[in-house]
Amino acid sequence: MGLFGDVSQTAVERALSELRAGRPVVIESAGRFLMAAAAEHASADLIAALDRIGGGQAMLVLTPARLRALGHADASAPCAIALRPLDSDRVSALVSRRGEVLHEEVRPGDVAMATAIDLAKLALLLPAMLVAPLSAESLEMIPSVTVRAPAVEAFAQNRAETLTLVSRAPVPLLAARAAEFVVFRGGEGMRDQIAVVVGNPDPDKPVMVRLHSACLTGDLFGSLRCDCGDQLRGTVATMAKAGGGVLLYLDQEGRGNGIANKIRAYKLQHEGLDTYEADETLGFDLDGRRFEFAAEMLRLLGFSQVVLMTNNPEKAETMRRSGLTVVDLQNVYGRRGADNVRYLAAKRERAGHFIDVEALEEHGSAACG
Ligand SMILES: Nc1nc2c(ncn2[C@@H]2O[C@H](COP(=O)(O)OP(=O)(O)OP(=O)(O)O)[C@@H](O)[C@H]2O)c(=O)[nH]1
Ligand SMILES: [Zn+2]
Repeated sequence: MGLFGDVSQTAVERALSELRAGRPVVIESAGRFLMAAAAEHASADLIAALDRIGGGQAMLVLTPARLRALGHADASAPCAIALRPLDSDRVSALVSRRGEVLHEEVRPGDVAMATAIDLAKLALLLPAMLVAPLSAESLEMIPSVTVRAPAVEAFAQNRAETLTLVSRAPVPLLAARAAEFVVFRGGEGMRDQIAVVVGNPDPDKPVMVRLHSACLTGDLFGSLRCDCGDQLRGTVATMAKAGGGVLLYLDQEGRGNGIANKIRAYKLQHEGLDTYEADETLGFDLDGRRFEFAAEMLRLLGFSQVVLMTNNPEKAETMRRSGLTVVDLQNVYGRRGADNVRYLAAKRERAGHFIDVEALEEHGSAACG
């Protein structure tokens, strides 16, 4: 450990920045090496270079969800697609275009390929990777970061355990004059996660809690595609009226897929898909978010009994699994309108959220509670 921390974990952090910058990294699994680059950066030059280094064996790794979208229904783990001829337009079509059909050869993926997909997701890129096998001799000539497959798994698991409280200060809000922002840092990506403590909640009693995944479009700009902005302001106001509560503002934009992928998904929704179909077309699972670190934030703040303000059963389940007592659940509704009614219906039908779409108010005043 020492000054430079756990080097295998540091390598994962470096690999994520390399991939975001469009550069390849090397993945080691059981003594074998795989060179991997984000498919969304696949230029003709990058593909040709990978193929050359990999002795003519460049492949595209896709997730089961993306393979299904391409008409290949039976994969349960990431698979490799042989890239012959090497064609960057074909790669971008295979990675994210709608209505595309796969006619290339599909081979089962291995651990290193699954790790490549995990890295793409952690880097908030499209979950599709260009890969090529690398011999130990060529490895020495390549100046790229090498990560070990188990280190990537450990990196993703670490998220709840490494949180530290870094700063806190009162910030009066329009809906709650007595509010304090508490910033935690750590976990996956060492991101900053925010707890807004409203009023003076008593740690010995159940406290109202909202776990809110960041939504730039809805929270800040009042996008009509979702109900996030209403839920955010509505829950803070409800907590202020009730004398106290805690809102966790989680850095999980786009259900954890990142803003770029959310806007890609919005383009597909503009073309007629629902919110989950759009994510799946891009190769994501229904919802990849984890909430364990949110439970840890509550524990660090001294709370153990919660009244959870959510329609999402997974949030309640994770709080319980993490050792908190969920005393009660309160539904959180925003406004219903022509632009978000399909979003709300999809959440209810596909993800089992408790939403009574008919009971929601039409555009106008926001309902909450
Ligand atoms: N990937 C993706 N994310 C979306 C899409 N539409 C909305 N989101 C994100 O979905 C998340 C909404 O999360 P939350 O506000 O925590 O709500 P929830 O999990 O639906 O559950 P509630 O607690 O009932 O509100 C935010 O991160 C949004 O940015 C979409 O089409 N694709
Ligand atoms: Zn939203």
